Amino acid sequence: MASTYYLGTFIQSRSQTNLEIVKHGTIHVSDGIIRSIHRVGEDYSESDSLLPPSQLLRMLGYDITEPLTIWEIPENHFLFPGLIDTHIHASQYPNLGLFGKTTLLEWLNKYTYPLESSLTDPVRAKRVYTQCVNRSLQNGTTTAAYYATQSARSTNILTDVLINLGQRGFVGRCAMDSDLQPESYRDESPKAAVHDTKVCVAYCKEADKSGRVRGIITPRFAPSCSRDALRGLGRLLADGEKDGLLCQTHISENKREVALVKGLFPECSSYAEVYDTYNLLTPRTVLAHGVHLTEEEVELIKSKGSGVSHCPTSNMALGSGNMWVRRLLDKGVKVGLGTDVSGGHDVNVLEAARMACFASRSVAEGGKGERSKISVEEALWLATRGGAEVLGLKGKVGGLEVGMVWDAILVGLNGVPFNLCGEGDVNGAPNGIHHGGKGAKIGGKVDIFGWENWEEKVAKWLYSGDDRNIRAVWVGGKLVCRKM
Ligand SMILES: Nc1nc2[nH]cnc2c(=O)[nH]1
Ligand SMILES: [Zn+2]
Repeated sequence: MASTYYLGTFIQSRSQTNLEIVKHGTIHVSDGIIRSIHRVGEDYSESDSLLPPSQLLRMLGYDITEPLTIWEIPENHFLFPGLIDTHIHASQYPNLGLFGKTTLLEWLNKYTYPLESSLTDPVRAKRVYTQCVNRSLQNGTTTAAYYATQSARSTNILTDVLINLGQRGFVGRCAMDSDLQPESYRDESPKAAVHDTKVCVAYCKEADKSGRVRGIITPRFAPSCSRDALRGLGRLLADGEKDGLLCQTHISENKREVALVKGLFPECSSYAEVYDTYNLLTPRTVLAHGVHLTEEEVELIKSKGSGVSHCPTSNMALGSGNMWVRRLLDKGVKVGLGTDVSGGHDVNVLEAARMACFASRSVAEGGKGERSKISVEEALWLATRGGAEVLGLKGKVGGLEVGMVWDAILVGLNGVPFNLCGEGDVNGAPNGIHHGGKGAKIGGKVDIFGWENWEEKVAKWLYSGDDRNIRAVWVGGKLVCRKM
């Protein structure tokens, strides 16, 4: 069994508020699974960590006569669990940044439906999906819950792309049969809406026997579905319980949308109750946005065990409002982060994480109080462990623990050389002597001067990091993206 050993710094969320920083550690991975982890202080000493890698591994009891690969993590670099995007529309990727001054309902009609419907062209679909998934991987996303389009053929192309590029993911065909949808872009009947959903879920199951890429039931949102379609999709979700089949949809993103749902489903007392009526609120359901949920709806969602995908980048771009995340977390509702491309303008989950911090500050200052603020530790927990819970992958991905899958990223920060000032060194070293060589020059905007502690380095990464800081990405133990 081929083994890989990672030696150096690793960081992960241990709990919502506790970020574990292990300056010297070793992680042993084989067959894509984390087999053991050692930490300086627990299993060996600081001075042992200076031993040559093979000697250190032997000291820790590993049989290093077997075939093995060793990754030594350089200075100012660290391993981190892969980021998890709980809500992204691959089909909208070309529209990043294109939303003008529109809000949700106008944006859907003006920008979104025309682009999505154009992906019935398979060549165009493959090009768009490949670019989107590639960018997502380059930004360190190892798992993503995708919406494709209404077309089953186009949706299955996204499945193929995910399988080929190696990301873990869920692929949803947008079920949308309501006559509120444009005539040229909707399912022709409730029956077709359910049938085509079934076809896409089955396609994933057949195409990827490993289960890394899975289908997901996707009623686009209540206004785009008839009652019969919602009922049929609810049945499909119940039938899929034994396979752990998930469902994703949008909820209470925008005030006009909430009013629309009230008018369309007057028999239901709330938006969440619409989904509950059709058995779509389950522990396997991912609800995107939830900006305008009432107390009763939060209670209902909690009681059904559904999760919420918080999409602050999108909420800001489309002027949907700021979600009160703390209320959900305090109630014990599962919460993860979504980029909601292209409502959100960036495929980077780190952008969603920092926006979650900023949005929470607005919520706090808007009257909900200091406790509403989301910390760096919490934002990174939402981006990893929180997302894993929402997508039913708790204990499998989102952390670095024995038995978990090796879905991880290598983050590199830029060490600022000492001799940048031209005329001698700021620290008094003579001209021409380069002391900064140990910190590899990797580009990006996160400049490390050397006096920062690790908590500060992580905060600088969260607030200024981008794809240039993602040096390598592994999914299921496989290196799927490498920039070093
Ligand atoms: N943000 C967002 N909200 C939606 N509600 C229904 N469809 C969509 C969509 O594509 N994006
Ligand atoms: Zn969305």
